[in-house]
Parts: sequence; C-alpha cells; structure tokens
Amino acid sequence: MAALKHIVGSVAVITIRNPPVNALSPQVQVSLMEVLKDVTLDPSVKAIVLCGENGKFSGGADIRTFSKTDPKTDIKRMSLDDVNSVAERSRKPVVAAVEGVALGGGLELALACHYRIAHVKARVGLTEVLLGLLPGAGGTQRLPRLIGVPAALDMITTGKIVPAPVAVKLGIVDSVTEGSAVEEAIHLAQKVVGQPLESRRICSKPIQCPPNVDSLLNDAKVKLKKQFRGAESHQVCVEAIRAAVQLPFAEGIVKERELFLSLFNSDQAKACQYAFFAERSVAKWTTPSGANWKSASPQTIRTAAVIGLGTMGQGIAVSLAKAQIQVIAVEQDEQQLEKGSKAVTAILERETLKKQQFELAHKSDSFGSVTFTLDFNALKNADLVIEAVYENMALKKEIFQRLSSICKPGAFLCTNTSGLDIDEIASVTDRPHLVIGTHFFSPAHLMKLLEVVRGYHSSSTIISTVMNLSKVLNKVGVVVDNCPLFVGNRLLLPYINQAVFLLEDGRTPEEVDQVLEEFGYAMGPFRMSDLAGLDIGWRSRMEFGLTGPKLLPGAPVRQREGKRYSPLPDILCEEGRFGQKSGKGWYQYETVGGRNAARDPWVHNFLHEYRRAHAIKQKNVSQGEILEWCLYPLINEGFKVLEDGIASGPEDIDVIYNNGYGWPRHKGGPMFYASMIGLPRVLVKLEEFYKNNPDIPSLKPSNLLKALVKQGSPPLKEWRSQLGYPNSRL
Ligand SMILES: CCCCCCCCCCCCC/C=C/C(=O)SCCNC(=O)CCNC(=O)[C@H](O)C(C)(C)COP(=O)(O)OP(=O)(O)OC[C@H]1O[C@@H](n2cnc3c(N)ncnc32)[C@H](O)[C@@H]1OP(=O)(O)O
Repeated sequence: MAALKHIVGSVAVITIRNPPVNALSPQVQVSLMEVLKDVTLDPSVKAIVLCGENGKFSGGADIRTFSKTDPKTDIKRMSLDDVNSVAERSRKPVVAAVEGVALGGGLELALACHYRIAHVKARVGLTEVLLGLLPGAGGTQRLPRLIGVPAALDMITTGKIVPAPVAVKLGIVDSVTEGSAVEEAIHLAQKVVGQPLESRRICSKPIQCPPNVDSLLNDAKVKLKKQFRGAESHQVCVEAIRAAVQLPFAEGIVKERELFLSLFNSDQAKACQYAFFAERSVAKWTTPSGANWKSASPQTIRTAAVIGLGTMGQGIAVSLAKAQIQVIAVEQDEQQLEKGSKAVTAILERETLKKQQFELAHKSDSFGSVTFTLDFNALKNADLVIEAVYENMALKKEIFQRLSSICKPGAFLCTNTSGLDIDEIASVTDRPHLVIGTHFFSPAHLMKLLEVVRGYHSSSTIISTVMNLSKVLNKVGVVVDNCPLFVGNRLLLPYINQAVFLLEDGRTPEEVDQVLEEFGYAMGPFRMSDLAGLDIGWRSRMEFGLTGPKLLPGAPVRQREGKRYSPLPDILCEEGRFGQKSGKGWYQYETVGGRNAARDPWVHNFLHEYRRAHAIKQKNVSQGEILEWCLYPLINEGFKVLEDGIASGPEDIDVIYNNGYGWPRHKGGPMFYASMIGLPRVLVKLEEFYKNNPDIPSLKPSNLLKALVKQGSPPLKEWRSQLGYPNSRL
C-alpha cells in the first residue's frame, strides 16, 4: 500500500497502489502526502500527474478502516482533506489521470487537482451518501463550485455514478480520451507548466447560485425524505451543500467536517457499510460438496430465451436485452405473443430513451435484439432458457419436458418461480444438473435482486453461470437452497399475516402502512400487497386448500389446522379486489392500474362489519408494538431459515431484503437490525407475543435465536462460526 513516484522528463507521476481498487487507506493517505510534499519541493519536477495502479484511479477512502477509526481520538490525525489541500495549493500543476473509477474520496482527490483527464470508459461519482456518509474531503464544497449547485446536489445526494462522457458535459473532468489517460495527462502537464493556476483551483472559484437556491435545497430535502425514508445522510448532504452556498470555502470545509463527523460511526452509517460488504460477500458462494465461486467455471451467455411474456417474462426479456444478450421470446398463442411483444418493445423504447438521456447522446452499445415467436423449436440454439409462465407445477413440468428434447445439450434451464420445488421441475428433464431456480422480482428489468435457487442436482457450473449472469444484468444474485417459498417469501409470509391480524384486531391498512413506512420501508405491507396483486397469494392459498373449493367443509372461518388464519385477503379477492391491477384492493385507485393509493371507505366499513360479525374486541396497540408485531416474526423466520441451512448466512438474508423487499438500507437488513436492537429484546418480545397467541406458530422463538442469546448475543459476523451451521446444505 503506497503512493509510488516515477519521473517522466520534468513530470512526477504519482501512482496510488492499494489493490484491488486503490482504496485510500490511512497508510495510502500518509504515503500520498509524503510523496506530494517530496515532489513539490523537488526543483527538477515541474508538474505532477496523479493516477491509480492497474487502470483504476481510486475506489475512495478505505471503508474497511472506518469501523476501526474513532473520530474522538483520530480527529487530529492527518486526513484525506489535508492531502487534497496540499495538492490544490501546489504551485506546480497537478493533473489527475482518471481511469476505471474515481469514487467517493477518489473523486474528491481528483477535484483537488488542477486538471482532470479521464479515460472514456471511466466512471466517477461521490458515492459516500450510500454508505451513510457525506463526501468529507472537500467534495461538498468543491463540486458545487465546479458544476453548479443543482447538478452537484443531484450527484451528492443520490450517490449517482456517471460515465466519463457525461462527466465532461457536466464539467467534472476537462476531457476524455480513448487512449491512455496517464499519457494524455503527462502531455497536458508538460503543456501547462508555468501557466497561472489560481483559476484552476476550485477552492478559489466563486459559487454560482441559482436565484432560488434556498427553495431548491429545501425542496430537495422534502423529495429525499420521501425517497429515502428515515435516512439521515441524504439530508445532511444537503446541509453541507448549503454551507458551500453560504460560507467562504475554508469555513465550508469546517462545516463539512462537522457534518461528516455527525454521520461517521452512526448506526445508519454502520448499517449501510455492512450492506455494502454483505453484497460483496454473497457473491462468494459455496456448496456442501465443496464447489465454490472460485473453482467453478461460469459460461458466457450470448443467446437466452424467455418462455411466457406476462409481466415477469416481459421484464426478464428487457433485462437480458439491456445486457446486450440476444433474446428469443416465446408465447403460446398469437394474442399473448402480440400483447407481450408490444409491452417488451414499449419498455425497451423507454429504456433506450433513459439511456440516451443519461449518457447525453454519447454513442453507446445498443441493446440485444428480441425475437418474438410461437415456435418452441427456435429454442434449440439458446445457451440458457428462463421459463416464466405462471405458478403451476403441472404446466412448468410440461414445459421442462419439452425443453429437454428441444434444447441443445449443455443449455441451462431456469425456472422463474417464487416458491415451487426446483427438484420436482428438474426431475422431468434429461439434465437435472443444468436446472436451477431464478426468482426475479417485479419489475424484473428494474429490481436488483435475483434469488438463485439451487436444486439438489444443480451443478457448480450452472450456479456460477447464473450468478455471473446476475452481475451482467446489473443485479445482485444470492444463492439459496430449495424450500417452499425460498428465503424472501418465506420471511414475508409471517410479516404479511401479522399485518392482516392487526386489521382484525382493530387497526386500519393506513395505520399499519404508516408505521412501516416511517420505519423506512418504501411501502407498507398493504400498499405493497396491492402493488404485487392480491390474487397471487389467493391462488396459492386455494392450491393449498386454505380457501376456495379445496377447503374442507366445516373448517372454522378464522382457523386452519388449529392455527390462527385470517380470511380477510380471500374475501377481498372474492370481491374482485386484486389491488392496483383491478383499481381496488386494501386501498382504492384512481383507475384500473392506477398507482395512487387512497383510503377506501368500503374497506373500513367491511372491516368494521367483519369485526362485529365475529365479535372481535378492538385491541389498543401502540405504533411501537405494531412495528415489533410485524417485524419480529419476520426476523424469527430468518433465524429458522439459517437453522435449516436454506441461506448460508445472515448477510444473504439481509441482501435479499435490501434488494428485493424494500427493506431500508440504512437499517442494514432484518438480521443486522436484530443484532443492532439486541437479540434479547427480540427474544423477549417473541416469547411474550407467543404466550398471548399460542395459535400463531411463527411467533415461537427459533432455537437459533435462543441459542445465540444464551451465548451472550455475539455480533452478527460471529453467528456462522459460533454455531457452525450443522444443518447447512449450502
Ligand atoms: C478526522 C477523523 C475522522 C475519521 C476520519 C476517518 C477517515 C476519513 C477519511 C476521509 C474520507 C472522506 C470521505 C470519503 C469517503 C469515501 O470515499 S467512502 C468510499 C466511497 N467509495 C465507494 O463508495 C466505492 C465503493 N466500491 C464500489 O463501488 C466498487 O467496489 C467498485 C470500486 C466500483 C469496484 O467494483 P467491482 O469491480 O465490481 O468490485 P467489487 O467486488 O465491488 O470490489 C472489489 C473488492 O474491493 C473492495 N472495495 C471496494 N471499494 C472499497 C473501498 N472504498 N474500501 C475498501 N474496500 C473496497 C470490495 O469490498 C471487494 O473486496 P471483497 O469484499 O474482499 O471482495
């Protein structure tokens, strides 16, 4: 870990070396400072170029060192801000050669240089907000001075990463090159030797403020509050930019430091940084047979097929095409094919427009083509097939049997299911080792999560191919084992049930949703159910004989097999209330397919009548209790999933929840949240709930939770080793 120097003529080239992403650890910062001071004093050096080793400028400050840093004691230590000051004040021109990435502190360092040259494929951004922080090395003071307040506000508060051509248009970098950015930077450095530098120092630039800057900042706070419910860093970023607007540079830097320290070491920052590393850790999957991400050989997918062009199939086809994969989309009849192809084409057009706007019409790789057909034989050349028909085991098996005979040997067969048995589907094929579950989330072209459900026979090649594909599709893949509902939906079930029980006991959908949305969920359970479609769960309950024609005669209305059951969602479906798609569900919508949920007097009246008919007494439940009542059974199920070896660690569950279920990232994920509030608290409340509701089995504390509490509640990162997961099948 160091900053290395070599001399080219009169130019000193300083290279940041800290693989894999040249993170600016405290050692690198110290080394950078020493080398910078050294070359500024060296009379033979006339200009300086800053770059990163292996074609990466820098991935920013070293996040791994944050948890070991105590701001109280380390406050006097030299920091990146000091390095930036030295670079900016240098009387010799300093040119940043940005290759690969310049993110967070990496871009802040580049902003302190007098010139910035970027490779055309480089990407830059101030991503700190996503780690629960703010750009604390002058970024909030320099970027608004460089590119104006509105553009800087957008970048800093969202953590957006932009490609180099956009960075040039915004004015973040001076020029892009298709050749070597380092060579170009050396060339520029030689050219500008002796030229005045004052106008190149961003700290000296006056800030250009739009006339309505106060309302711009206030409106941004309101918008961000809605977009990132309960997250502090986005709000604090706005305050740092306000400081840039109101204060001279030096005072702004002091304010920025104060605000940075208010976030540093906060629970939210810890949660966001945990979420960052959890996402990286799930990529490193292993199986009980010893196969793992390192030893497996993923295959490249050039042509993929999608069977079924319903909502899921459409999104999957778009997702593949966006990743430049050639897509063959198959439907069973003309009408469905036409409907599906129109929808896919429309989404692709919208996505093309978005891409062009984002890349500011810079020439970019086009999407893969999508061919629409009724002919199953067209699948014979596909490298990988994703079946996305509706959840019906018989239909899926029929399709997989056909695929066996049509697809080329070695073609991978995936089923998009949210909970059906992968092994049963694989059993009808000639290649169970090449069958896997790919549980996409709707809308599949936008949602980040891909649950990769490993069947008993799934080979390491198919696991690694699909995990690799998830990265190509810009998604986060998580390998889980095969069990009913897999991981995500298995945890969701008790959460939704608990929310519905609250309605029986006297609460309204609005009250329950409000509590969960204040907690940070993008949508509470009822708004989310309306969006997903109430009929999906209803059909599956009918399939399992919990309601509908298969329900045994004489079954009590509010019990199934001695357990508490609420028929409320079934009754809504019987009334044709499927959620947004029918214009009414737990809420009413402005139109069929409308998005704006409004209180529905029909629902309130219906709930009132239902409670009266069943003589249910209203219970007084505080907001805090609503939260614990809904979340703790979800967390408890997470522990049961770990106990059963269905997920390989708490990080896997958290990544699934952060990326697929709207869990607020600044709360880290359900398992991380449990570790933060304290496992004893979760256990005590579950015990109390279960004692009062013995007919709700999901409230019965899991053995793993009890064992961890007995062991003194070790930190989350020790859960795996402490318990050894004797049952783990992963
Ligand atoms: C005064 C006293 C107060 C205390 C002061 C404390 C220090 C304060 C310093 C001042 C700081 C000023 C503010 C600056 C803050 C920051 O810069 S925060 C960091 C901002 N950077 C980012 O958000 C980038 C994060 N990384 C990425 O987005 C991606 O990793 C990538 C760089 C785009 C590369 O992607 P990819 O090629 O897909 O590889 P990955 O698998 O994601 O990563 C490879 C490995 O690298 C690890 N890693 C990545 N970035 C960092 C990092 N910044 N720090 C440490 N480690 C990083 C990543 O975890 C991978 O490793 P493994 O997990 O081991 O696989």
